[in-house]
Amino acid sequence: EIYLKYGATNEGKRQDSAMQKFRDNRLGVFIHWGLYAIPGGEWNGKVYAGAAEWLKSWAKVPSNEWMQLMSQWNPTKFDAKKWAVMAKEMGAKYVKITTKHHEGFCLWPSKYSKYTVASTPYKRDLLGEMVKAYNEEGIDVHFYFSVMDWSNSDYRYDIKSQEDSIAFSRFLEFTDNQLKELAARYPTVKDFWFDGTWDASIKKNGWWTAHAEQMLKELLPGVTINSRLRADDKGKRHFDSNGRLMGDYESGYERRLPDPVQDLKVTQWDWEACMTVPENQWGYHKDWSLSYIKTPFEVIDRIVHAVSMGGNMVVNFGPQADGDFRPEEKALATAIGKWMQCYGKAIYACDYAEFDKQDWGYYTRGKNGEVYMIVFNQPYSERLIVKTPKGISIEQASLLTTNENIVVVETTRNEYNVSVPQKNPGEPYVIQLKIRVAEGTKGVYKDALT
Ligand SMILES: COc1ccc([C@@H]2N[C@@H](C)[C@@H](O)[C@H]2O)cc1
Repeated sequence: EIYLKYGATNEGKRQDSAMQKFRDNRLGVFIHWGLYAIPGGEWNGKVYAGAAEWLKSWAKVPSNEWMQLMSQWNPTKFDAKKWAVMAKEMGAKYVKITTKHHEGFCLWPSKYSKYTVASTPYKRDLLGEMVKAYNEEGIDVHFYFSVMDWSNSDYRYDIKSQEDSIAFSRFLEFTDNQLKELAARYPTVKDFWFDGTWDASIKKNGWWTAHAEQMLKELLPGVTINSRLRADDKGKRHFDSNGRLMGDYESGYERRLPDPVQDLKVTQWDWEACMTVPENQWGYHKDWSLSYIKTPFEVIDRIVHAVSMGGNMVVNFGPQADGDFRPEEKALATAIGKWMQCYGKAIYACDYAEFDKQDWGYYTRGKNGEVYMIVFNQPYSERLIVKTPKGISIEQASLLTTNENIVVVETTRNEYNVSVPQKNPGEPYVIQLKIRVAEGTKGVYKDALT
């Protein structure tokens, strides 16, 4: 054990109602919206294939030139209610909104910066309208906040001099002011997802990351904070120098997922993954033909994969500069929503089932001990192999959507052949298992109803 002043503040998963809601939500929407949506990946006639929200960096645009985009910020098609209904129809239970991305442009009229919506032709408080509209649809709002701020001359990538140190403490005070302002203006916010925290300057100021977490938790009781904010006394990030998770959930799975066999360690803590629909575009990019665009089933596979390992998944959308969404994103939201309508019972408020992963798909476990098989790859054998943990047996199986009884044959101890449905559903489908727990069985099942 290393003594740490700025290490992890709690041991194990938070069990309060706010964290339980975070966990039960399972499916979120990421909204990446900022000045970068205006050029959409193109600068001075050149289209850059890299992430569109990083165009300022790829095209080496000086900050004062980049911020002139503010004079073109006029999302006349923006309609917060339409955005909220789209998320609702997709079956998303929460939304993570970029309050300020690396570029430094604020979607709220911050009084600590001149780079905000207030100084654009479209003066309205976009963040405020979004918070209200999403909350009215029963959708929780989370704030993405980039600590790294390319528009602020006090930002430092590293601290190499007294001057750096003085400038950076001014910058941290500016950041505290913006965070307090966000908490005061939008008190229904449920989470802060920090990004832009990988630089040496932050790692050398682990104290500040602990302070920011504590400050927000005092201002907004129950609020959740991601591990990516945090650096400990020694600059160690996400997990402190004693290997303990900092923040309330691990937030390292960005455009990647833990392996369902090798990485089962993640089931010991809360975690949230986030993903893009193209290979790597968070902000709006005008040319999606440059990238592979995931199909709805490929997105749903990732959502289910995350939940099957006790995590959340946030699917990213990059609204256009005019405030509308591209047709492909609208179609995707609709397709996901249609699937969630039928099968959401195996996703929302579900968790890791502790069954060994099989080739046909993923397991999740519901609050009443029921186990779901989410089948993505139906075998020609028409038998879905299920190996149950010690002390667990299968009593009955049925197709979730129709309650059609599914034949289960025990092939050896703790091993079964579960039949496929008589009529091929033609889409990823769910079989619900009723399991029996033998007396004295260890693990999560001891409290399961049989
Ligand atoms: C240095 O690599 C990256 C990659 C992505 C990011 C940002 N995190 C994602 C959630 C997006 O906001 C992306 O711009 C930052 C740095």
